[in-house]
Amino acid sequence: MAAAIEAYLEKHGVNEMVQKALNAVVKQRAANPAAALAAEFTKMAKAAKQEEGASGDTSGDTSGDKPADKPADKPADKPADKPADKPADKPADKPADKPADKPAADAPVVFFVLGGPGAGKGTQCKKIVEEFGYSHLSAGDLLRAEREAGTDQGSMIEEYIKSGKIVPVEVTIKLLLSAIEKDGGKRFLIDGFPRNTNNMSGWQLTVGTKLALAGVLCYEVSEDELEARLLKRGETSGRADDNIETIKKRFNTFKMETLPVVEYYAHQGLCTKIDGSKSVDEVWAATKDFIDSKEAELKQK
Ligand SMILES: Nc1ncnc2c1ncn2[C@@H]1O[C@H](COP(=O)(O)OP(=O)(O)OP(=O)(O)O)[C@@H](O)[C@H]1O
Ligand SMILES: O=c1ccn([C@@H]2O[C@H](COP(=O)(O)O)[C@@H](O)[C@H]2O)c(=O)[nH]1
Repeated sequence: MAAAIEAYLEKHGVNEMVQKALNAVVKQRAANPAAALAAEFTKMAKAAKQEEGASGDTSGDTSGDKPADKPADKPADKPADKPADKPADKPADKPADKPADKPAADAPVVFFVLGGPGAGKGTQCKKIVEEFGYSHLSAGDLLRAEREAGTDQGSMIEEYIKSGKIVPVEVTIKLLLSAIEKDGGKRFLIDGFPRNTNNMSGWQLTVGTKLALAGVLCYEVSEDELEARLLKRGETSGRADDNIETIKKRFNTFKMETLPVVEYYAHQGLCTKIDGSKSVDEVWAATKDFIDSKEAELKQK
């Protein structure tokens, strides 16, 4: 099935694939958008397989030297989604110079860390940093720091954060890339990004193969538990979004925009889902296993 999805991506590009699936899910008014999206991806992969059989096209064959997670080459000609009513959420900056097929062996390695608001991403990243010495970049922290600059961009970021919406991708990517460059490390945890398909395509266009995506961690926790954690955190965090009104909006954004990204990576075989509702230590045991196995894989390359 992965080969069929890759064949589909090869022909249509990631934006079109995700957008088509999202449109179908919205039309269905699905009660469980993530499950409906997964079903759509499966349907598309089957159709691609049939198409491939009919045309004798072998582009879906992953046995060659192309990586299974190779993102679409086709640039996103329009943003896949438009979460904000305000500034245009267009892909960031300039595309990477003519992308190579895959990252160089010594390219810095990136892990995306996803999960609902309050799922424990920051808590677990801190532990990975302590144990493995990775560099941790929280997209939310970078945006909050930028907001403090007191510029026009700062007030725009504040509005997005307060309303639980996703800041235009070019802003976030610029902050992430400048932090990566400044850090100069070889292993990065990118916490809370990509949050929607537009973030994904913006990253793809900008980063290309300069960095190697080694995996995606996703912490799964029920909304009731998340809400309790965030309200508790809100007693001391001083965060503008740890209040019940914004929390509900953040949940909605997560379900409608971020879960499709998680499902996309899951279909690419890149995403490891971890039960984040257990104790911090239990979640850490699963997280550590994940990083240990990725490190073993990376050593063999
Ligand atoms: N496994 C856990 N069990 C109980 N509480 C937890 C667990 N992991 C984290 N917490 C607590 O839940 C709150 C949210 O955790 P954390 O800040 O790590 O989440 P996050 O996913 O980074 O959140 P956000 O996306 O909002 O930045 C914190 O107060 C943290 O101490
Ligand atoms: O890639 C990103 C990351 C974050 N945001 C905005 O920031 C808040 C808080 O993010 P946390 O990860 O919970 O710290 C989030 O609700 C978004 O408004 C973003 O736009 N893009």
